[in-house]
Amino acid sequence: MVRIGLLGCGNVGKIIATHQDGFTVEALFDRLPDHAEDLARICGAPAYSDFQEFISQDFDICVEAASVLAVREYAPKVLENNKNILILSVGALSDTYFRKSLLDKAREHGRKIHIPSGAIMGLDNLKVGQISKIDSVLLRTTKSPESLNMQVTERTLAFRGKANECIKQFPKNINVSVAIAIATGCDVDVELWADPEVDRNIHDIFVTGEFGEANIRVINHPSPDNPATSYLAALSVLSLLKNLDNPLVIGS
Ligand SMILES: NC(=O)C1=CN([C@@H]2O[C@H](COP(=O)(O)OP(=O)(O)OC[C@H]3O[C@@H](n4cnc5c(N)ncnc54)[C@H](OP(=O)(O)O)[C@@H]3O)[C@@H](O)[C@H]2O)C=CC1
Ligand SMILES: O=C([O-])CC(=O)C(=O)O
Repeated sequence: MVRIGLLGCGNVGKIIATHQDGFTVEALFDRLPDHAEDLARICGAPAYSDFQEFISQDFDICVEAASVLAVREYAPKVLENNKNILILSVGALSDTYFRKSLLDKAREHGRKIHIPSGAIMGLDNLKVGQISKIDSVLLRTTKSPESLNMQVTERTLAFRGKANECIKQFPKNINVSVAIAIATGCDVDVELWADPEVDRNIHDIFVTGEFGEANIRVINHPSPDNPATSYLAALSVLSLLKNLDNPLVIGS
C-alpha cells in the first residue's frame, strides 16, 4: 500500500483525505494549521505545523495540492529528504531553470516527480510531441468570473499569449497549460476567458502535428470547495495514486 504525505490541505487535499483507496495518508501539512487539523480529524493522520517534522515522517510520496509557490519552496526539500513527489501545481515548472534543478535533484536522489493529468484529458498521448513534430497547440479555457476573481457581465478575454506568461498572472487557474507544454515539449498558446454564463471549467485543446489533428473538449464540474479547481483534478490524483503500485501500466 502506498503511503502519502499531504502538502496542502484545502479543497483537493480534503478529497484525497476522504477517498483513501490504494493508499494511506500518513502525515498532513498546510501553512494554515487549522486546515491540516481539520483533515486530521477526517482521516486520522497527524497534522504537522513544522515542514521538516512533516517531511521526516515515514511515507513514500509527498502529494502537493497547495500552490505554485509551495512547489518552489518545498519540492527541492521533498527530494532532498529522499521522497518522491506528485505535483499538482505544475505551473511552478514553467520556470525552466527551476524545472532543470528539480530534475537534477530527483536524479541525484533516485526519486520520481509525478505530474497527474489534472483537469484535462489526453495528456498521455500529447507526449508524442517529444518524438514527432507538433505544429501547434492551443488551449482555450473558459471559467466563471468568480473563479478568475473578475467581475464582468459578458464573455471577456482575460488573457491571450503563451502558457508560461499566463501562469504568472493566473497561478491558480491555468496549471493545465504548463502540463501540456511539458508533455508536448511545445510552446502552448493560451486563451483564458471569463464567462458569466458558465458554471463549469471548460478546456478546449486544439493540436496539429505529424500524427494528424486532435480537438479535445473537457467540460468540468467545479470541485466542492473551490470553483476554480475542477473536480477532475482531484480525481486524477486519486487515480494516479491508486495505480502507482499496479503492475499493469495503462496509457503512454
Ligand atoms: N494541474 C492541474 O490540472 C490543476 C492544478 N490545480 C492546483 O492545485 C492546487 C490545489 O488546489 P485546491 O486544493 O483547489 O486549492 P486550495 O486553495 O483549496 O487549497 C490549497 C491549500 O494549500 C495551502 N497552501 C497554499 N500555499 C501554501 C504554502 N506555500 N505552504 C503550505 N500550504 C499552502 C492553502 O492555504 P491558503 O488557503 O492560505 O492559500 C490551502 O489550504 C492549486 O495550486 C491549484 O491551482 C488545480 C486544478 C487543476
Ligand atoms: O481545474 C481546472 O479546471 C484548471 C485549473 O484550475 C488549473 O489548471 O490550474
